[in-house]
Amino acid sequence: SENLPDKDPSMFHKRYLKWMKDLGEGHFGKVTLYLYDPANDRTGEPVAVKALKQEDGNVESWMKEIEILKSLYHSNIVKYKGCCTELGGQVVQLIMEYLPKGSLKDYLPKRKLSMPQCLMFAQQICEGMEYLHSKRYVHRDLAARNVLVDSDNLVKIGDFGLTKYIPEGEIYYRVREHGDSPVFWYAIECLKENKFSFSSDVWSFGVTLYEILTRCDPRKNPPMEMMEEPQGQMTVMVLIKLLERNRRLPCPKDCPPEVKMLMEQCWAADPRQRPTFRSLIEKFEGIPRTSPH
Ligand SMILES: COc1ccc(-c2cccc3nc(Nc4ccc(N5CCN(C)CC5)cc4)nn23)cc1
Repeated sequence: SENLPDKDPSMFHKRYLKWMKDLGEGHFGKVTLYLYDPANDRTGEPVAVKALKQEDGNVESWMKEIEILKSLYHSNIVKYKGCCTELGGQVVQLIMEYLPKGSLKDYLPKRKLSMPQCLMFAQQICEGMEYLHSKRYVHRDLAARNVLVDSDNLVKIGDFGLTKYIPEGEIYYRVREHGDSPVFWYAIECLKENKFSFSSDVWSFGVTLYEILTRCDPRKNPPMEMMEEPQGQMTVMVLIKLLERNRRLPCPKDCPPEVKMLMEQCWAADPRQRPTFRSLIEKFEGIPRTSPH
């Protein structure tokens, strides 16, 4: 019958995965490029494989991450392809489509995109995030490093390592500790009270939009720009004080006024004042030439 285990396209056998190169370290996970080559003649397909990093990693949240990606179907979200079990089903690896152009951090500095192209990418990130929020998931780690480039006209959100479900009727997801957190992408209420919400994702989108507009220039990256003295030691407390004094990332010079306004609304101190991804999509649609034909 067609449903024999090895006819299940979402079952990948470890023995046919040929290591190619490391792609990056996400949260509690490492992503690697493999060639899945069952015919053993190098005619196989490249796949991105995410594995739990530490042996003592939290297996329960790892299985949850796999379930979340498996349930998402959207053109601006990286495709789940399947799983690969190891050690008799103990360790599970997540198999995804491979996007050869890497993340925005790899792509933007090389490709000097026009403003309309940058805004088209920003709008696509909003489309993916609106879909994620419609399923009541909060991403909690939206940043240029986690947005992958499929082509000059398509980007996809590529890592869901910190994504959490917000139950109906609740607004926040509270974390116990920060761990190695991307504090410069965190909304002020996340830094002060560990409160994550759909609105805190919108703040992180604002920082991601800033990264797009600066073409991920390492000299202008958020940590550098938020420092007062470049060599200064930025602590979470110093960052909170700066944000409370309404210090924000500087808007790049070639940024259209309506984009500057939209970005600053994402960084409103009061989460309720921030736009939703639905309203951000409408704002981008209203800007002439955001989707070059
Ligand atoms: C946070 O780290 C990652 C790394 C990879 C992924 C991921 C998930 C699902 C699919 C997928 N496709 C690619 N492609 C890719 C291609 C090239 C690179 N390089 C990174 C290092 N550069 C020096 C060269 C390009 C990285 C990722 N990465 N990727 C997600 C998060």
